[in-house]
Amino acid sequence: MAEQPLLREEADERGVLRRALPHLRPHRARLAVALGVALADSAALVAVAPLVGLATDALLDADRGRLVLAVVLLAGLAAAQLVLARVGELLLIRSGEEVVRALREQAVENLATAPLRFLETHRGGDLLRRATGEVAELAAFVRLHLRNLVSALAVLGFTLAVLAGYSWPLLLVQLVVFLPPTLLVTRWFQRDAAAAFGGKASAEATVAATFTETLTAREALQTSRGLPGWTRRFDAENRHAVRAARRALRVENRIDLVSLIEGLALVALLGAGGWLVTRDAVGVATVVVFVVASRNLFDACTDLSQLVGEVATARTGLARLLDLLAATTAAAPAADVDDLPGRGELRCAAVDFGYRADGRALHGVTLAFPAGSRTGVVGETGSGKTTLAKLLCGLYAPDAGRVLFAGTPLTALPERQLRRRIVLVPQEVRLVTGTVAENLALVGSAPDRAAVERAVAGLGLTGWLDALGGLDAEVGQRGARLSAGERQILGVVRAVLADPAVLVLDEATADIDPATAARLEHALDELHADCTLIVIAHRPATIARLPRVVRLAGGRVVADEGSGTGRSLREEKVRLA
Ligand SMILES: Nc1ncnc2c1ncn2[C@@H]1O[C@H](COP(=O)(O)OP(=O)(O)OP(=O)(O)O)[C@@H](O)[C@H]1O
Repeated sequence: MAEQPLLREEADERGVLRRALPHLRPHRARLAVALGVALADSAALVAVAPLVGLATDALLDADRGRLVLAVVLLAGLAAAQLVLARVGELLLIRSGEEVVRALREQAVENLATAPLRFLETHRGGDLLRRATGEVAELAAFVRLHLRNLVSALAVLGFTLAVLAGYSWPLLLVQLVVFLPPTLLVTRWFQRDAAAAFGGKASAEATVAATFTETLTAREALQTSRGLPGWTRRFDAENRHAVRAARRALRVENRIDLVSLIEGLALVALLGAGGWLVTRDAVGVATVVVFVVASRNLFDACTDLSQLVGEVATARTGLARLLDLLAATTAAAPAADVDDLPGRGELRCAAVDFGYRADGRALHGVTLAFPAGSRTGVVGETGSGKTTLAKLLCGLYAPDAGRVLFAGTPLTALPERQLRRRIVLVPQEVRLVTGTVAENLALVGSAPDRAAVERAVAGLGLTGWLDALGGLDAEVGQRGARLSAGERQILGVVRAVLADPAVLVLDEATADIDPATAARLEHALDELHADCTLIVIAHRPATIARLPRVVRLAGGRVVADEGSGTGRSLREEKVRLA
């Protein structure tokens, strides 16, 4: 059995940004502008402190000219920052959402074309969560937190650079007094935050659920005199909810300690600054710059500490999504598909295939289906007919041997080229929620209404479709309003609209009444004179109209009767399992 890469539950978070780079590349111009504006906004914010320092110096020197200049610059800075902040936020959100949208589209496209084996080896829920939940979380991060993250990092970096330029010793004092205790408090808060807030939410949800049940079970509680016991249960849950809320409040209060640390850092700054001023090591304006800039420093650190959890969640989501994209991105096909003919022979040569390592569903199957031939495939239940159909359509790759269309291995064909040439109609036709027309339009050629009507008429189904309610009839949720046979008819019409070189029908008319099925099969025969038809069926009448019949048993070809190229109905009665 061919190895199928399995997605790990724990995403590989190493180098996640590097792995995301190829997905950012197409948006680099927009991202660069957005980042540039965001950085300019942060620079404007940080520049306030040095300008206040300039004003302080001017005041101390009684220099009116410099004071006016500083004030004018400060006013200009405030106005510029107002605009930059708004524009920066908009640009960053817009370009971030562009990236997320592209990732979402790629995830959906990759999943739609992922090898069947990949889909079968993963739980649908996990794939769905990666393609929708993780993307939604990334989108929320971009909308709510990305701008704060960029701005906090930039303000922190710029402020440290500016303050280092003014006085190293003062900066050191500030960092030593502020950073270590702030980090400790933040960790203390984060250690218990998830449990405390999660516990509060779940206790409140329990109270709400019991309360709702009280209303619905009111009569039963009164008549069975169960109210006292029910009230005791409600009281207990209520007390638990109050305890959980108090715990959450206590944990929340921990973060307030950061304000105390900020105050202490400011006191230390003033003390050290005053001492340095008396020793003429720094000027008064430098201390003022530090006092003003410390606000930026504290805010940036607080923002970053609050964003740690969000960044971790977004990082994990991004890594899980990238894992999915990496596992489902097809390797570049080797074949030069430009000169691949529209019609051609489909051939499988010495094909082995197994679903599990310990058993084979197909053994050394060699068959050729010339262009325009008609072949029936029969065999007992479990003999490998559906498996062969899926291999002939390239849904599975053989473990050994090859399946070729016009001499090119299917594994070397790009997905689109393959689907344009070979189409499978399975017994269970999948429809999407919407109208008949919307379902029939789900083929590569995107046929217009007239083309759809022509195909329906060509198959002799106009009356049937009118009875169904016409092309605008709603099929219900995933086709639930239609019978299995009606869904099959739509599946066949859709396949005809795709106009493939090879049409594989796997029990595709089994649920249709015999008269309609016979009409449809006859019409299919007439419509697609140059289309290779491979029909898997148990119904004798379906097989009896085909000039060639291949029989499978235990995954091997045990009989191959007829040429497949004749146009007359098969006279001889086919022996069926
Ligand atoms: N997804 C799968 N995973 C594991 N084994 C499978 C899977 N699909 C089919 N098999 C096994 O492969 C063998 C061939 O199955 P296949 O569906 O090709 O038979 P079939 O001839 O089409 O049967 P039927 O006439 O009932 O449709 C069977 O033994 C079946 O149990």
